[in-house]
Amino acid sequence: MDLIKENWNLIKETLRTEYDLSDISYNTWVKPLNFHSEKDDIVTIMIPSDQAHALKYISSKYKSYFQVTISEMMDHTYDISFILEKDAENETSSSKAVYNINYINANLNSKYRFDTFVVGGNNKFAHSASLAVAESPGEAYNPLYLYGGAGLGKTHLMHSIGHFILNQSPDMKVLYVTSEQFTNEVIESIRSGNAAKMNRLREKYRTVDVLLIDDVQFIIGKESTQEEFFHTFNVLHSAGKQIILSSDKPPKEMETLEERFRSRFEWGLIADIQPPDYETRYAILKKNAENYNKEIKEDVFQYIATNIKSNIRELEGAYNKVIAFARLNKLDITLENVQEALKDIISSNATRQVTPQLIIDIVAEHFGISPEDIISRKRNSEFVQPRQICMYLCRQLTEESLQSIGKALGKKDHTTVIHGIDKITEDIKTNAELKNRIEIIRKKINSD
Ligand SMILES: Nc1ncnc2c1ncn2[C@@H]1O[C@H](COP(=O)(O)OP(=O)(O)OP(=O)(O)O)[C@@H](O)[C@H]1O
Repeated sequence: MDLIKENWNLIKETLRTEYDLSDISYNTWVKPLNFHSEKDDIVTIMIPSDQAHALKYISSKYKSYFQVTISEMMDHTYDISFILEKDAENETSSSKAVYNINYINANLNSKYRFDTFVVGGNNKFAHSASLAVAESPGEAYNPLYLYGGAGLGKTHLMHSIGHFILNQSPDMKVLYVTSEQFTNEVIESIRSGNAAKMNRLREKYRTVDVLLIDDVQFIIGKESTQEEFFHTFNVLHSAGKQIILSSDKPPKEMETLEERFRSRFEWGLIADIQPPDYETRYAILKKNAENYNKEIKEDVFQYIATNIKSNIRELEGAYNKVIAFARLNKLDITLENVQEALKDIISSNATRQVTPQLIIDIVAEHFGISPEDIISRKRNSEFVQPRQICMYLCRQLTEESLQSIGKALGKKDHTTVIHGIDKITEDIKTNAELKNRIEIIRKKINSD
């Protein structure tokens, strides 16, 4: 431990060189981080309290960089966790600190909790099964397999389970991953040919108390990834650890699913989520509007709930569009204005065309950024690639001209669009992770 502490600045400098960080990234994110402690091969790094807002970003972006750099420099495998300076100072209340570390490592979205989930006829069973699992992990149903169409609340329920468990038992190790993350980590470990890296990956997944894997259908059929998943599943299940999976279909309808997976998925409980009925759609809109400080008339809720039927993501998208439209044009939210604001969405909803807007929304959600960031002029790397992926997918999945793709992406010139498309076309030839990511986004776009 002393060695890590003594060499802390050197570790950060080495990381900077190894990962070729720009001055701005290094000075903003990495330089202010301090060593906190090392225990049981977990190195805890302190994030200054004034960067609390960036805690999630730092821990997701830099965790693996620190893990690799420290492990290589110290010739020993370490895991990494982050803690806010102010929590570290209060460490006498150490359960809070443990909670913090476990909470950060769990990879949960704080918006998705049971108390923000509207229960209706379409999701009642899945909701109560999720709550039962959250109350008694490893005991009630194992695995819990949630399935349903796109944007119906599977991810929301999975995160809710994770929050609930951590609130009840702060020392539990919970881990939520998308199958994309899981696949990319496996690809990366195999590609590196580094046995220590593969061991770290196994340790990461096989030592948790609760593993949540979202959209498991994207793992099935990918040979090495599904093999790794199979063994992870077996190790966890036989140790009585809770596994929660989500998918777009029940196991029996997944054509390429091998019998060994099918039987395992059916060991526990399978719960479906159906498209929301009118009352649920209406209740979700009402819940969204709780934080809005102006009056929204009943006929507006009724109009949106009547016309956007299949998918809650789209329902929320429509609501957000209405709010943005009203703010931008300084208008009241009247039925007439809402009809104007939603005219593209509602007329295309009937035929469910793939539009640039749909692509932008799904890519934005996938990267955890806003559609506004995608169409903005910001050149930060976390926006540039998603923007180029949108250009690439618009070209592939729609009939739009380069000009109109540029227009949908915030009035970009057609040469910028060509550059974006070429960049992605070239990069996927050599970057297996990017290829996998685009394949998953493409399936999400076409999933209804
Ligand atoms: N019952 C609900 N109450 C409140 N919000 C909901 C509900 N169901 C879904 N949502 C919201 O709808 C959006 C889409 O839900 P979510 O991401 O969980 O869908 P999903 O089924 O995981 O979709 P996908 O398979 O495409 O990933 C989220 O913002 C979520 O909070």
